[in-house]
Amino acid sequence: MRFSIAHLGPTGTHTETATLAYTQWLKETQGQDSLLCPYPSIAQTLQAVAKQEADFAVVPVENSTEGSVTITLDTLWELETLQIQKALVLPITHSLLSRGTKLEEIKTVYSHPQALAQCQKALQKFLPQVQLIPTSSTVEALRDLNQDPENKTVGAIASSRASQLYNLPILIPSLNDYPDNCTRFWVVGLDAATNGKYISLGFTTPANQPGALVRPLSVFAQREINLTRIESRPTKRSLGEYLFFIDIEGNATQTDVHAALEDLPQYTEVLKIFGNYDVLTVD
Ligand SMILES: O=C(O)C(=O)Cc1ccccc1
Repeated sequence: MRFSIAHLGPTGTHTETATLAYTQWLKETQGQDSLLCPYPSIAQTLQAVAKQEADFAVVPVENSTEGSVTITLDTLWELETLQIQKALVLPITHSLLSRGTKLEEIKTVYSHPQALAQCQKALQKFLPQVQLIPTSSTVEALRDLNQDPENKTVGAIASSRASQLYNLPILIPSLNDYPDNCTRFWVVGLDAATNGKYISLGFTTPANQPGALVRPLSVFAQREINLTRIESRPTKRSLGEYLFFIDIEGNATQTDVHAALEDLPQYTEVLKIFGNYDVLTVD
């Protein structure tokens, strides 16, 4: 049976590129076939898994230039049942696509907010006067370019793969501010992943008082368990109240990691373990 895998669409997004890398890995390592299912938003791809419309979703989580994709963290926290199966790390190159041939002609540039943010210095340098318009994905940004082929004043930031798929010229091939720009994606499903080297979890603390955060963190520090990431998000209940997402290195079958996870609930209010998974790095 084929796996159905939800991702941010339409076809040609960076998330679809990550999904294709995952489906290739599934085919090579498990002989597993997959079907890609594009959705209009990141939240909807995650909801598709929660509603069992799709077996998995691939979602961007964090970028090396711009940081967290907050909608992914917030939706994962809200939907009770989702589990991380794997992380994928991909290099991301952004190009400026346009039918215009001169930078001076460009008046408007469309793209996903993550892409606009990852290119902000370059946009300031090469296109300081343009109007920047956020879209739901880098491929949605191509809509204007396609609707009016005569219009040479619009540009979009998207991948070189999107340029090929939609037959749109590249005006600037590598627009990202940092050459090593990369994004971490999560593959999310309903089964708990248990046999990887990383654990992601989220928690709220019982009270806003001195030591409220240090206590849950020291559960890991005392046992020399490495924390690879920490991120806070507002609980949305009241200003100044946060939830914390952390990633640690280890497997829950290791005695020290097991003991740390046993200790943790004493120092947290709500605790969610999102999975114990591996990372696939894609070139
Ligand atoms: O819009 C896309 O192509 C996406 O997949 C979202 C995104 C945007 C920029 C970097 C990584 C993912």
